[in-house]
Amino acid sequence: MADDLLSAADATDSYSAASIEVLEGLEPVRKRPGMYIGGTDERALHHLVAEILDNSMDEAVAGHATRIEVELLADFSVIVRDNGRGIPIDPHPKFPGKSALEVILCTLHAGGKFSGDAYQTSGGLHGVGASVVNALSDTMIVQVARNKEVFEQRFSRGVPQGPIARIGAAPNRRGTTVIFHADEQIFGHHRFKPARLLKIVKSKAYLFSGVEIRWKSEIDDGETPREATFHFPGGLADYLAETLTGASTYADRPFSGSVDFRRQGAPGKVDWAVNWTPARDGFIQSYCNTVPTPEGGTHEAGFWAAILKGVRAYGERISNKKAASITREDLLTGGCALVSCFIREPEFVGQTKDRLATTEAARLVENAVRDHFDTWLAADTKSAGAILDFLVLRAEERLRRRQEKETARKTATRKLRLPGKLVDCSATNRDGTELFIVEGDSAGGSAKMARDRTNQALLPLRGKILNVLGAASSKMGANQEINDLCQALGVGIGSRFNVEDLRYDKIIIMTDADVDGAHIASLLMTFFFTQMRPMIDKGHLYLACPPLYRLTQGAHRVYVADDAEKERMMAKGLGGKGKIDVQRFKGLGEMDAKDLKDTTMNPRTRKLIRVSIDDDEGGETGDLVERLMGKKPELRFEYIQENARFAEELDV
Ligand SMILES: Nc1ncnc2c1ncn2[C@@H]1O[C@H](COP(=O)(O)OP(=O)(O)OP(=O)(O)O)[C@@H](O)[C@H]1O
Repeated sequence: MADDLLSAADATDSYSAASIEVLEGLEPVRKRPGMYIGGTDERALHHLVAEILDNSMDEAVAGHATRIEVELLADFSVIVRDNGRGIPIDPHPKFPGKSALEVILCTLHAGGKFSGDAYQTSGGLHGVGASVVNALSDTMIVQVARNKEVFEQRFSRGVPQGPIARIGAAPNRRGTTVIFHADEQIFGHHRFKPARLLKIVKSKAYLFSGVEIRWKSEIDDGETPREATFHFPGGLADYLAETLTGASTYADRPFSGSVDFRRQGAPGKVDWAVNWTPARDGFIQSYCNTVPTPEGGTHEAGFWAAILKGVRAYGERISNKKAASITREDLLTGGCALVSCFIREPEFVGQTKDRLATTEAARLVENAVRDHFDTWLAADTKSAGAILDFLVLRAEERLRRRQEKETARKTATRKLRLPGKLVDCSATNRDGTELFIVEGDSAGGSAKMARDRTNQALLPLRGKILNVLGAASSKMGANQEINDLCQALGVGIGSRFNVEDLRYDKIIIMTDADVDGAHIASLLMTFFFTQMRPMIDKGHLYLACPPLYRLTQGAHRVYVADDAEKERMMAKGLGGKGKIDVQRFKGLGEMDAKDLKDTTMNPRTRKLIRVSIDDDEGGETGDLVERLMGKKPELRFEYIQENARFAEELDV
């Protein structure tokens, strides 16, 4: 015993100041690249070019550069050159002996875009982009042409390979040239793809008509041009026209425009283009300060709000009553939109800036677009009429589909082949209905008594469902439990899944609070994640939280979820007299119906966890699922117990 204590003390001693690491310079970037560029995969690799190109774009948008060149070399190095002001090279006042360039390239959070003096609306804002690329490149060379001279400094993995040096004269040139080669130690076998780079380059040119971008590639992929020059005076309208080439559209010319707030004394600008087509699904691509925001954000919200209000108001003006039923969802079917805004100090989610969070942007964009849209609709009545008719049709279709679904639910129990063991609810409308997926028949027994039969249905699953992750889809289709599940849910799997077909509002996995239960829950979640992903994205999947213990002391009774809470309650007492009686529920089936109802099923007293997926890329969550479904059941259990990705929802 004493020995044990001693060794514990030793362990404590060795955990001292010496264990606390402080990562210096750019070390943190190399240690945790994912935190700075969202991973080390192909997407992250290409993001390196975007970071450097964004700096040149910021120079262009600020009015200091008109030309940018991007070149992919045979050894997969990338050159980005602009004719802007050139990164400052004079000694930095705060870092004696270092040039501003070295400080920028080797220090996180060094930049000229914090105050808004040197740049007004920049894509850059954290002062980390260039230094992150430097840290993750085995070679980086930066050349600056300023005051008729050219200076150069070389780096490797974020470390200067010598001081900045003058390397020649540049009587007619100015600007910055960055040449870098991504470090294989970080990105492994991933290589730049010409087509992907070209796409990034081209979209930048569309976003700012004041810049010309030249592209060159020494790598031939057989489809991407080796050289091209992009300059689009027509901006987003040109972009949209190109994207919709060959498709028939409802407006002859897209509704496009540009509002510059500088005239109203505030820095900022909104550009947009939208058209509707019956030929393809709708889409929206949005940008803020030329940075693409694939997950949308406030600027997109403002844009659709303006369009929706405009369409409804126009309908009212021409006495088309049906226009009032158009929703944002209808605008998106067949609506193809590009929205780009330039604002000061944008707030993004994450360093890779996938979503815009600036609240003000919603109002800015809505105001900018709204007036123009009204005028445009009034001026081009032919296009306006065609768009309105199309949208009204979409709305009617949507309403009809919903109605059909409601009738389908009503008759489903009789007409559809529903699995025999499904205990359905009596509600005819999907809204507010819940399907509990329970483990085994005995749990099903008490759950049947505990449920509210109007809106709570039950599907008992026998044993463990097939570990679908490793199964070929033919095997999956042949699995009885999975077939029953799909029939009860009213949906198909994989590409045949349509979230609209779901027969219930909430799908609740209710398994025992033990290792086996956790395993079944994670199998089910894996299945839903890989085969019915939109069900999770749309927030239909939940986990029930049954208790593990019931503690009774006289007339007082509480339920607790785990051992820790049990210990706490035991120490604290329940407020009654005498011994505390502890009952551990081995399974949900052991609980009487009243207990199960109070703790786990009754919306007024239960707790539910909504299953959601982090903002990370689908790919990473995919890896996580692979890992969890690996050999060790404990891991899966932890997943359920600790998963911080679950958004808690108290149903109280
Ligand atoms: N091509 C360039 N021309 C002129 N100045 C540049 C150029 N590239 C970088 N800079 C200067 O270097 C600073 C740091 O750039 P860096 O990419 O590290 O961060 P950022 O662009 O400020 O922000 P973010 O981390 O969001 O990209 C910029 O703020 C700018 O002052």
